[in-house]
Amino acid sequence: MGLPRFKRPVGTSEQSSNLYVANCGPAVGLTLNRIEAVFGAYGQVKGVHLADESGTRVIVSYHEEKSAESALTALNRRACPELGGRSLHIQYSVPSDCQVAVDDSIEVSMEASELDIPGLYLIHDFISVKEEEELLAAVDSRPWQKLAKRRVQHYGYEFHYNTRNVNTNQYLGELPSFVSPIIDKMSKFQKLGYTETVLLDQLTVNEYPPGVGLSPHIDTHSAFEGLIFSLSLAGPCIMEFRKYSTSVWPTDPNALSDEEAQNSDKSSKFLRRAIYLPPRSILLLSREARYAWHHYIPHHKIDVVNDTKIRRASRRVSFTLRKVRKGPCKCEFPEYCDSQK
Ligand SMILES: O=C(O)CCC(=O)C(=O)O
Ligand SMILES: [Fe+2]
Repeated sequence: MGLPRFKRPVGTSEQSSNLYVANCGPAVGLTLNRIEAVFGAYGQVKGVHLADESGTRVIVSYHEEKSAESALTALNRRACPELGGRSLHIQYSVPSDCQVAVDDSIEVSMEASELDIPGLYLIHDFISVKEEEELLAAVDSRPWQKLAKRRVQHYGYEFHYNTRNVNTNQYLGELPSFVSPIIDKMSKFQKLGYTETVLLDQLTVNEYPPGVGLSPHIDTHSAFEGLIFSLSLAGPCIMEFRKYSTSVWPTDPNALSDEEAQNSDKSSKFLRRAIYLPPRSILLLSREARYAWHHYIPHHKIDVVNDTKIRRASRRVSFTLRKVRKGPCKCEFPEYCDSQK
């Protein structure tokens, strides 16, 4: 169950540091990270989250009221080139006095094949308990970078969260030798019919405390090639996949009237699937799973997996292995592709 912390104000609203932004969100092709980067130009953003399940309305929270005011003045009802030319409908938002329970329960599969998402693979027990301990010891002996809610390490290339991209001119060097046991086992994917060989050159290590997840996102197409591996260590979580219908993305981004923008959740739909990721399993996102589906780790302390409550461990550590892209993405999913917009 999720509890929205802010709501859309009714009538004229008081100034606040939180903005309710309509005609904006993953259902219209704008990831939360991209929205954060644009709103970040007006002050330090505390967070961006979905205002409701429509995927077309978000709450942007600033640390300071004056940042919200500057963003509202600059961006409200003006075509915003950094957001695909969309015209946003912005109001101040107010904290929700009643805690509205949103039912976000979803059936959780143990096997990737049950999700029916082309290009999604999960291998259980990809590494041994001993290898898991060694990988954790290796990253714990290296410096962590603190983000607001979790810690990260980057190897090969640094991933920049403000732009959701890497700087290809800033190569940090080869991946550390502790990843070799993972790379050596990549042939296990060949048994799944995956014959492509990949030279992975970027690793992001994430450490999530209990209750911390990751907002829905598609890894930027122009940043990384088509295979994204994620190895889970230390604790489990569920990962949700969402495919937003592109039929609600207007060809003319400014074509939505006020009423349509307010009501667009009625026409906006997304497919939802979820998978359980146990420690030592590895997930591969490729093809449609990598390019067209958002992936999301709910901010849960307890996941409900087919009527069983599974508590998140004291931490989950993931190794995300990718290959940095050096030219534009030419995928078959242009509607989700930043290189082809
Ligand atoms: O923690 C994970 O398994 C996924 C991480 C992820 O999606 C990312 O870093 O883009
Ligand atoms: Fe990701």
